[in-house]
Amino acid sequence: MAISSTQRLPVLPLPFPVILLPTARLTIPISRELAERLQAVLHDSDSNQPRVIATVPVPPPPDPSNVSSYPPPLNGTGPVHGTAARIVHLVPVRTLSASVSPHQPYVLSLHGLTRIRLAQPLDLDSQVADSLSERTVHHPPADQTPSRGAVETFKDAALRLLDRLAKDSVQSQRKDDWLRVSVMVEDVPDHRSAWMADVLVAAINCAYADKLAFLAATTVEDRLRHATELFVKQTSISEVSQKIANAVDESLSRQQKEYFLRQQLAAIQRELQILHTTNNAGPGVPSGSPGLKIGGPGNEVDDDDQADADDLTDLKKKIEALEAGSEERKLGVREWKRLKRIPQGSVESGVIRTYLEWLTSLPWPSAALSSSVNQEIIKESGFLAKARAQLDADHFGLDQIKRRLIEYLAVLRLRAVTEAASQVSVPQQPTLQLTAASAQPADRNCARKGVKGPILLFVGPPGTGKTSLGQSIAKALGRPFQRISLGGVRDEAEIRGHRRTYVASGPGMIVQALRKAGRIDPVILLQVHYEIDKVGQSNFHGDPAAALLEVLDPEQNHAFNDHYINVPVDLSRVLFICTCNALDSISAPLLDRCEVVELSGYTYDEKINIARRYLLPKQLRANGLSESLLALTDSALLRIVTLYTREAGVRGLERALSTVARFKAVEWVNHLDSIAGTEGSDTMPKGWQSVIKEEDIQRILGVPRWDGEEREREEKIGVVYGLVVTGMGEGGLMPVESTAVPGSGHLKLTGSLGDVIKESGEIALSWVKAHAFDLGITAGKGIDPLKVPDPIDIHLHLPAGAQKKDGPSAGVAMTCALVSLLTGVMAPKDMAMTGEITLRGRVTPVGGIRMKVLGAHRAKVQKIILPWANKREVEHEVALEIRQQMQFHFVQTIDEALEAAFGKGVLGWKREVMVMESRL
Ligand SMILES: Nc1ncnc2c1ncn2[C@@H]1O[C@H](COP(=O)(O)OP(=O)(O)OP(=O)(O)O)[C@@H](O)[C@H]1O
Repeated sequence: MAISSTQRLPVLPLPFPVILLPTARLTIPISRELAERLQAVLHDSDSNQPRVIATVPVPPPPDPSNVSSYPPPLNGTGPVHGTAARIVHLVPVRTLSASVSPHQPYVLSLHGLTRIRLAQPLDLDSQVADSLSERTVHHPPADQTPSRGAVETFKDAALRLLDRLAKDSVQSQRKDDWLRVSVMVEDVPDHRSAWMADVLVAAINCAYADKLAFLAATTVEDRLRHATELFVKQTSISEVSQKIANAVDESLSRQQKEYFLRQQLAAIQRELQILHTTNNAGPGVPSGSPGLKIGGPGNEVDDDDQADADDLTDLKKKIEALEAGSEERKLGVREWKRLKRIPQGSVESGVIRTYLEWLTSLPWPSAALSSSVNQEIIKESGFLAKARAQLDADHFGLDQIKRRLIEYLAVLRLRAVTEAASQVSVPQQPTLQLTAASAQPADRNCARKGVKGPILLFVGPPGTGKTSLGQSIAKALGRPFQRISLGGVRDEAEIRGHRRTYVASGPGMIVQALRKAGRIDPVILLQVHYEIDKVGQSNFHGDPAAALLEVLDPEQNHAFNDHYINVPVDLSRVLFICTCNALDSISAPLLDRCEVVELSGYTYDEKINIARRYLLPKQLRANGLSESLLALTDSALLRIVTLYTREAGVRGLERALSTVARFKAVEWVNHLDSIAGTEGSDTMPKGWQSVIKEEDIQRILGVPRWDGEEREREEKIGVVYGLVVTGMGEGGLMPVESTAVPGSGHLKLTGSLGDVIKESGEIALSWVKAHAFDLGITAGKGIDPLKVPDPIDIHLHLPAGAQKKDGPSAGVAMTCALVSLLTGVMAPKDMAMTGEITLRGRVTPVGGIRMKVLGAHRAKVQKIILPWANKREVEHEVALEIRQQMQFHFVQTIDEALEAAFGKGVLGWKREVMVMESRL
């Protein structure tokens, strides 16, 4: 049977929504008045006993619009259920903060003990007055053990709720707390389960009304049932809200997410932009006003900004000006968009801008090109005559070459005319009607077809006018002229450009030249120097020679691929002219694509003419003199040409003339100063020597460089002079020296000789050995002149030892040197020779005859021995005046060469042998 007890306790009404459940703790702020009454209560009570009061929650008056929000007080008048509570603290609030009300300066802390029931319902109207008035309260009977079923149902509901709460907890500490409580619930004995229900209900968040109803449940069964209902309800609320959260999450569709992300991205970009413009603009410029010009003209920071903005606008315009639908435009637009996305001032932005500047400043083919100026010039009726006049105006002599160039230009003109005709006829063919969209590429192809032609290759020694001929052609065609020197090019990228991934990348030489020219059809002169082909073969940086081939090949160059530009560049309209000093510097595939035009060098006469008509006037202009102030006699010019310069071209001559002009300029200035103020100083002053004579030259140019070279040439046993063409394409003399040393019949060859020239030496020696008796070297047939009478070695040397030499043309000279050595007969020092020999004693033709003859002439050689087969070349290519000044011996056999070299009958020839041989 339940035990109930009655007691008188001070009753503290708790205003809505405060409620204190048994086992729970409550801390609330209270008024000073209430605090004082509580202190009075505490004062009255037995100090050994904890002071207990009754707390009664007072629900708000029911809302007429929501009648179900709170259950009405059980007895229909006022609240009767409450909790007996121990006063834990009653303290004044010491620190005043915003959360502390001045009307409630005390804090009361209570610990809920047991349920109570008021004997009389609390009168709600007089509750303030009744505060802490003592009333009779009933304690419900002590806890009994509830039924097993009720306990299990309670535990199930409690565990489910705790599990849910643990799952929903974000903080791991809280999660752990809930799990620990679960363990306690599992372990709690049945008779303590009602107490556990109090603990749990006090701990969870649930509605005020539910807590009130739970407080009113006095029996244990009732409490468990109420708690179970409450837990189930809370669990389902939690589950439902979780489900809703998930559902909301899912319902945030991909587009919405994308939308949000885009919004965020845009916001980030805006922020970055503002940040950047703030940084760039400096403190004086409001952020968010990029490029806005404020302040006067002295505001350099803004000027820069403005210039930058203008540059960008220019760039954009240039991109827009690129032909619609073209590759270059597509790439330009793509890069422009990238540029806009990247923050300005970044490295990447600079790289893209540089690229776009290159891309837009290159000349690209357009449909309008077919009517461009050059096409018109070449189609004009007097074009060839004008071109000829241009070539004549710029160059002296070179008749054959000019004729060849005129032929070349005539072919170009014919092609241009034919091309124009075929283009006109295109629209008349119904099958070729094109839409506007596809017209562009077709036009480009069409324009490309007509301009293919052979590539001119000017070969000749330095200073012979190769470059200036190219310039004249460009002038005649009315096209810009560009020169590219390929000397020292080791890397393909120099021709083809570096990829943009490479630091400090840029386009190659060809694209650079095209940009400088500003048109797609310039004349480009490629100077292929001697070194290039030696190193131009494949190396680890790619093959420059292969890139060059692609540039020059008409089949490929309409879509030349520059690694930097990365859009096919049309080079098919470019007129390429190559120049080199010697043909052996050109690789075979390149040579195959070229049409060779040889410039071999000038005679003294030609040089004097060039000097008088072209070089001197040029130097006078360059040095601020006039013709009336400086003139050179023919003999003075000849002296310069012969003693101060010894070259195939005229570059050294031009330099010498420039020295003369400068010398005279100084004299002229001094002269003017000396007669300053005297009459006639503005016209030709008295006493001025304008003409430079032969004897003045040494005073101006110093000691002649080449004077005495002839005197140094020796007439010596075992020495003859051969003719060579140097790597620079110049002809000249080369001594072939031989000497006999004690030895065992060997031949020693020195002077950086190649295999072919070494073989020539061996052939020469074999021939001499074989004919030693006939030549009177040995006393009988079959005797080795290197063993009898004394064993000797022969040393053959070709100075200068550091220069590489090769080729078969020294055969005749080597034979003559050996014959001279072994017979003791000397060859005259004003004689030079060239020619390849065979073992049977034939003399076969060699190359570079004109250059060799001119070189010999410059070296003041009087007699020259040449292969018979080269006779026609000499007659056609060597100027008559030179031929008249020299004595030519054209030989078919070595015998004839020896006779020409040493004189008829000088050697001990056996006539019969010669007759026999000539029959061979
Ligand atoms: N026949 C000529 N008439 C007038 N001037 C000439 C003639 N030949 C050469 N020149 C002048 O000689 C100078 C050098 O000529 P250019 O530069 O064309 O030589 P190059 O053959 O190209 O030499 P390199 O092989 O070294 O490049 C130029 O001033 C050129 O005008």
